[in-house]
Amino acid sequence: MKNVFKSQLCLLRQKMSLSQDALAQKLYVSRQSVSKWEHGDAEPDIDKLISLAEILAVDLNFLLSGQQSNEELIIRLQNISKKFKKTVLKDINLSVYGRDRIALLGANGSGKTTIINTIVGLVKPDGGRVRRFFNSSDDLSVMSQENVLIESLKVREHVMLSAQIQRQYSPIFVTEMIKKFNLNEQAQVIISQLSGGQRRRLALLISLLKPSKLLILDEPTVGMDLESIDFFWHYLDHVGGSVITITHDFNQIDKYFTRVILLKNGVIDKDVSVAAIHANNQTIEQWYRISNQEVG
Ligand SMILES: Nc1ncnc2c1ncn2[C@@H]1O[C@H](COP(=O)(O)OP(=O)(O)OP(=O)(O)O)[C@@H](O)[C@H]1O
Repeated sequence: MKNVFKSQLCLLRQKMSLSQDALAQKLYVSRQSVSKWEHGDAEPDIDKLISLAEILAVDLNFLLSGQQSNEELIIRLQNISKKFKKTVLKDINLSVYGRDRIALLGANGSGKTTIINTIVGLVKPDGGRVRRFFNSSDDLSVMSQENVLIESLKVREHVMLSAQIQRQYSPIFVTEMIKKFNLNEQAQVIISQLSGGQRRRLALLISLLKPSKLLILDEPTVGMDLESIDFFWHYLDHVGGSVITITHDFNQIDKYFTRVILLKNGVIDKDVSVAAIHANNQTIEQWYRISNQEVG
């Protein structure tokens, strides 16, 4: 809890373009106190926590845990069907809640990207209903498989531009994110000159600039080196909201996800909590290999 609080505080403060000094003045405490909270060396008392939540315009639970309410329904897919040349989705029913960390699994061509595109609104289903309980322009972040980067911009220029579009203006926050995503040395490099892994890190950084109720990632870590992969999943663990990811990064699902969904023959064949799989003494990879071989 403490670890999440210190990073939340730092992130939210920077997003509001507040220096430690400015925040300290608003709270009638010393700058050193704020610095200690952000380093995890001390914690504010409850009165200061409540004031902090007010100043940072978030609810207390989000400030402390980085988590939205578990029970908040984010999206519901009801009886979704979709046919291209052949039927891809037959009858998809899926509800996603506030803190779900969902790994969407299935063989190549099983329809994972089609489900995601249906959620985002890029694919119109032939049948069924999509009910979104969030504001698509403010509460949804997507990082698709294709890179949608502007090749002629420099890294920092692109991040600043995206931050402005997403109304996260703070230059301090932008600098911090570029550092965190290990792109400091490339800040002034033109995007067309980046390596595949660097482009991936940049695309992820951009999709994480604003807090969202639903974050959608399609194979986010493909082409990244191991260090970046570890950093990314760890970082994502501290981000609020629900996440749906297409990934076959099984070790990371074991560590950071709450729910796995297996798509087979156009339907959701399995929708299971990671905890239940672990309670059955299986890793996600073992579970997936067995489940994916079963006749659907
Ligand atoms: N726009 C489209 N037009 C025609 N066919 C499509 C379209 N989008 C997807 N398909 C087909 O639908 C099927 C499912 O594709 P989809 O990309 O959703 O699968 P996937 O599970 O994400 O696959 P992969 O793991 O290979 O990325 C495939 O047979 C694909 O060729």
